[in-house]
Amino acid sequence: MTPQAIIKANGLSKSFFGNPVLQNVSIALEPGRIHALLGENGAGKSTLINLLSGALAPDGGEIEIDGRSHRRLTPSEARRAGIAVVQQELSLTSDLSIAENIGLGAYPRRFGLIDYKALARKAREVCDLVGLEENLSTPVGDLPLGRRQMVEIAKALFRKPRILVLDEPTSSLSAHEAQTLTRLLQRLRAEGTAILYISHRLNEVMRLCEHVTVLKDGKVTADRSLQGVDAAGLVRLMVGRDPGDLFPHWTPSPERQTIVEVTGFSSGLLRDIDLEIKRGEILGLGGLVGQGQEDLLLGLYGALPASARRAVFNNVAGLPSSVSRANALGLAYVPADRKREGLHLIHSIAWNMMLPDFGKARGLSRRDPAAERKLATELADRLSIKGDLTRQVQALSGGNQQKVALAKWMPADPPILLLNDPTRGVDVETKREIYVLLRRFAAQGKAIVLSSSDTPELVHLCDRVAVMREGGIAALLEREKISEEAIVAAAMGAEAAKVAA
Ligand SMILES: Nc1ncnc2c1ncn2[C@@H]1O[C@H](COP(=O)(O)OP(=O)(O)OP(=O)(O)O)[C@@H](O)[C@H]1O
Repeated sequence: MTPQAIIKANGLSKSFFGNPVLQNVSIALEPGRIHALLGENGAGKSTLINLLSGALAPDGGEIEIDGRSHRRLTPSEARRAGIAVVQQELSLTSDLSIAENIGLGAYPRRFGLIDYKALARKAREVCDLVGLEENLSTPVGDLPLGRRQMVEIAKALFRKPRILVLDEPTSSLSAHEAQTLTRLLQRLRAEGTAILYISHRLNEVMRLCEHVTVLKDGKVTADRSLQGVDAAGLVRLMVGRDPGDLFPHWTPSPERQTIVEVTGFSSGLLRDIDLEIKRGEILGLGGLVGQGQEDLLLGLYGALPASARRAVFNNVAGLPSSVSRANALGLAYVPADRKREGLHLIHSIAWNMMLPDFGKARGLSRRDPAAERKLATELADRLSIKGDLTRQVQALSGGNQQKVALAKWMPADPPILLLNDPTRGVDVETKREIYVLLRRFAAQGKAIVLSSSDTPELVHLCDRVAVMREGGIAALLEREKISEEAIVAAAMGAEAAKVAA
């Protein structure tokens, strides 16, 4: 055993329905070290942390904590040992308040009753650490995804963990929130916490982590210090070959006719904005999380009440009054929160992929199962979704679920794609494939609106970027003006934006 390790997994294995997902996996976490766990979608990362947190029992191997060996950990043993996990898919209860969620399972008590005063005080402490300024009695269901993610992190910190496991913690955070998290993790490291960090954002891993374990198809293919390894080296460790450029070469699309135009558009947080979306462009939406990006997408999609002084969609005047009307006008929407909105988890991968097609006029009775199977197989190939397409979507890894949410719109071939963080949780190789697809769509004359929490994605992929702030467009950056600095500056304030522009 590594002398300093707090926790060590030894030769863990796990199968689902006879399919080996982890084979002979070992990993050792040391205090005061940020340890990256990398691997492509479906490599087994979440399964491994489910074994470490006691959520799943291994089929073989053992877990050693402070030198004591366990065949399996129960969740309460894991908690007592000081393990806290920030899950990729949030585990919060929508109807409970921020404070209640943070304390859930560990409420401070007085005379046997929950001590709400102590709960509020302690919850405030951890919320301050993660920069959550919201009223602690706000129901978590009312918060946007990024803020819910911060509540999830605060919940883990509430337990004062010795071992903190974070499964893609920044995937729904804005650049600013991600910076807050970076500072927090550096502080926890200095205080001696052992941190296991899963991310598909390799720049982040390079910046934060000192050690890496790489999983490929459920086996450890590298376990080493990150000293002297660059981002390309990391990709090589993950995929076993030299990486190409992550972003496709940008060339302007020839077609630039306006396909959507709204004037005085208001919806949700949005107040009176003017926007034009052109065929052949990828229009990025950036800014801090929750500044109206999602409301803009949902308002355009007819999923949120909206008004406008003037609106034209695909040569038709007026706003789409419903989602089905928006679909008929050629709009498609890929949501960020795939579990709640994008997918039917208990249905098969193939069924989900065909879903937008079912609604078409030809009707259910005229479905052609053989043609659907063929199409689903083609889509799965294009997005590297491996394995049996009759499996339920809920059995897929998070990143693969995201790919299904994107793939399902491809057969419908809509001219206007509204994408809400489409590469969240997607591995680097698939990101590359999605970027190529999106640029290809633009070259074919489609209009794409891409809201993204991944600033490099906005910089390298978009023709224009609208930076949102407080329900308005703080800056509309043309291609030559798009940079990380300009986006962050516009997100933070108008004066700063002027300087950057
Ligand atoms: N409950 C389950 N039932 C069946 N198969 C499962 C289950 N949970 C996970 N799997 C399978 O195990 C494999 C590993 O999944 P896991 O979620 O651990 O991957 P991951 O490395 O975390 O991927 P991602 O980067 O996409 O989150 C996948 O093929 C997945 O389909």
